[in-house]
Amino acid sequence: MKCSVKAPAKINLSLDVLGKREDGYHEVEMIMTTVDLADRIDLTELPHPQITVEVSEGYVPSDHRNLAWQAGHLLQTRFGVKKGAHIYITKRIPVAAGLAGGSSDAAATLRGLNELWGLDLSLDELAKLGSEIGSDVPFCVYGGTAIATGRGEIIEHIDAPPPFWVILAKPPTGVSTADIYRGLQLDAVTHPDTPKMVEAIRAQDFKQICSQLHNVLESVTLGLYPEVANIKNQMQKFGADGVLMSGSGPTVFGLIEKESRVNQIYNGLRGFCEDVFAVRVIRSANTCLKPDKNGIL
Ligand SMILES: C[C@@](CO)(OP(=O)(O)O)[C@H](O)COP(=O)(O)OP(=O)(O)OC[C@H]1O[C@@H](n2ccc(N)nc2=O)[C@H](O)[C@@H]1O
Ligand SMILES: Nc1ncnc2c1ncn2[C@@H]1O[C@H](COP(=O)(O)OP(=O)(O)O)[C@@H](O)[C@H]1O
Repeated sequence: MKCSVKAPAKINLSLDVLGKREDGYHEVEMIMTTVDLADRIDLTELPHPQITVEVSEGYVPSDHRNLAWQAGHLLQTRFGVKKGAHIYITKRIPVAAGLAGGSSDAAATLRGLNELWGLDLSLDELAKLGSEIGSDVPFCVYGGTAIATGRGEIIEHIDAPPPFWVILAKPPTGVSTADIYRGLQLDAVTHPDTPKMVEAIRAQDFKQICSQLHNVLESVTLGLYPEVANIKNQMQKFGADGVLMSGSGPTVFGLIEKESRVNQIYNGLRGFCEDVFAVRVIRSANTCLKPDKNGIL
């Protein structure tokens, strides 16, 4: 049996850090939404209890460090699954970019293996398991748009924002999420107005969404990597309606209402940045796709 699953990237429309927790993590309040830049996960059932991983990009680990491997191993051990799986990951989401590529691969693997191994777990159960792998995995299990609190694992679904274009631009810099959280000076932070952003999304008010974009981790990353500030400036200069860094960075996203402006901004950024994508917001996580009798998805 085979199954293929899409693993979409996320952006943080708003990211607040409320305090430091005793477990070393930070208490957050984030508004997250999925965009249609996705990795593809191809799962093949194996008759013996082994998890193997292959990745299209050689620099991503294909052993126990891969979050998709961890997802498979977690399901296997927790539910005594006697079968195994080969996980092939076609990477399209830039790595260590603030777009939750690894977390989404883990979430898609949980959804796909749940179906392939006939475990019949609910999305809520998968999200709970996912929180053992990483803070962003529960959100990625559901997809859509949500407020994430706790260390990111408590998910409250909200309306999708109105349709708009999102341009993602990532400089050739890998960022360590732990380093960025560590560099945050909580007493010097200006907090976003999260209820205002939620209200703007509910009212489908694009202008208000753009004016409420705020990420408290941005100043830490911008201080360490001036190239991120440079991309922000360029994105603004080329005419994006709203601009913000996603997660711990270094990817910067621009929100654009008018389709006619997308090409111009995309081409302008491509002039000095290799990783640029023009995408749209998507409304929910993809479920497992089954091949037809000819093996075609
Ligand atoms: C910043 C965010 C925003 O969505 O995304 P990315 O930039 O990674 O995409 C997330 O909070 C990242 O979530 P995730 O990447 O799953 O983090 P984890 O693997 O759980 O943790 C990595 C490290 O980040 C720090 N960490 C993470 C989450 C949190 N609420 N507080 C923290 O202090 C901890 O030092 C932890 O060891
Ligand atoms: N399936 C995976 N895809 C990408 N990176 C992975 C994966 N599994 C583990 N990793 C590791 O996780 C780290 C963070 O990657 P990623 O999830 O892309 O970043 P971010 O959390 O910033 O969105 C990378 O350094 C990478 O080595």
